[in-house]
Amino acid sequence: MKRARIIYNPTSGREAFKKHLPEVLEKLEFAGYETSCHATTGAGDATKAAIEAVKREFDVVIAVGGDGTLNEVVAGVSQCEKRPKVGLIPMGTTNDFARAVHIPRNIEEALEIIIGGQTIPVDVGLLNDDRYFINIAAGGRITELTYEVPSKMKTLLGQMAYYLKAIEMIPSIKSTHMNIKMDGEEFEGNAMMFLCGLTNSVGGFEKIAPDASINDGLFTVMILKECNIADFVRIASLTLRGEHLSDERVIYRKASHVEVTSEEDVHLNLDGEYGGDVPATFQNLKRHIEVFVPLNDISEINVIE
Ligand SMILES: Nc1ncnc2c1ncn2[C@@H]1O[C@H](COP(=O)(O)OP(=O)(O)OP(=O)(O)O)[C@@H](O)[C@H]1O
Repeated sequence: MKRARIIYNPTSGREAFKKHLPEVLEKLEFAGYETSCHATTGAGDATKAAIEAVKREFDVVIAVGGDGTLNEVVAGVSQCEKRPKVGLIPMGTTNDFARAVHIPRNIEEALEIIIGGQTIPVDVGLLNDDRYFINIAAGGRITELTYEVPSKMKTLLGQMAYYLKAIEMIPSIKSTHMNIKMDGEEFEGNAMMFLCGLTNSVGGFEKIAPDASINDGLFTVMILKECNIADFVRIASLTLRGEHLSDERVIYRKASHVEVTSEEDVHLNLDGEYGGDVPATFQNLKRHIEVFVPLNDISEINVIE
């Protein structure tokens, strides 16, 4: 019998998952899984629960929550040698990874994908040899906004909370001098931000890295060079339509190994949460974990077969 461990954040998605839990367990059991579940208690708990699930030899670990919960589950699984398959029931605010692989924000439909059994190998990012990410690592003042938005605001306003925070932050945004090595290439200069992405969806902007593949072993690296606030806002609005890449202030590359240094303070955003400071080395762990994805949509997800 296959064994599935559900790791869920009881606070995400306005606590909606709890009332669906009995039905989810019943469906998994009907599909031939022996089940058990763990409600997370706070930051880092989902990672510990995932490591424990690996030790207890679960075949499948199901993350229920937002990108933060998925990040923690992926971090737990990724550091183990024998890695269970990862399922996702998105309950967060932006759900970037779910958007990228077309997992719907509907508990029943997301569960059907796991029961359907189709998985693909997916790249995982490794920061400084000890922290993992599945969507994005980024730095520069504006990228701090995702973890500066209070949870209560997120619950109340959803994604609008991020937009309001961005508007509040815009006048204080400034560039930072950075050195960024991307495989053989180097950028040295003032930048508003950089991002090192694994998927095409960042903060709900689904066209930020239009040709990102989730399993080609490469990051999409985007650097926004120094610019004034008017240009910053203009380029941000181009990003919504995926028209930012031809702007002369945008550098866009693919690389498997990225190193960032700066003499100034640069805080890192790792899948939406604070992830430490620069200096940073990012390594792409090609096809490191197996993730359940929708059978019908596989041709539309940007994957290398
Ligand atoms: N029981 C809990 N109470 C409070 N916080 C928790 C609890 N369990 C986990 N957390 C923390 O909440 C963080 C964010 O949760 P999660 O990603 O599930 O939702 P979200 O922030 O609404 O979604 P998104 O990341 O998509 O915006 C997690 O990284 C984790 O540190």
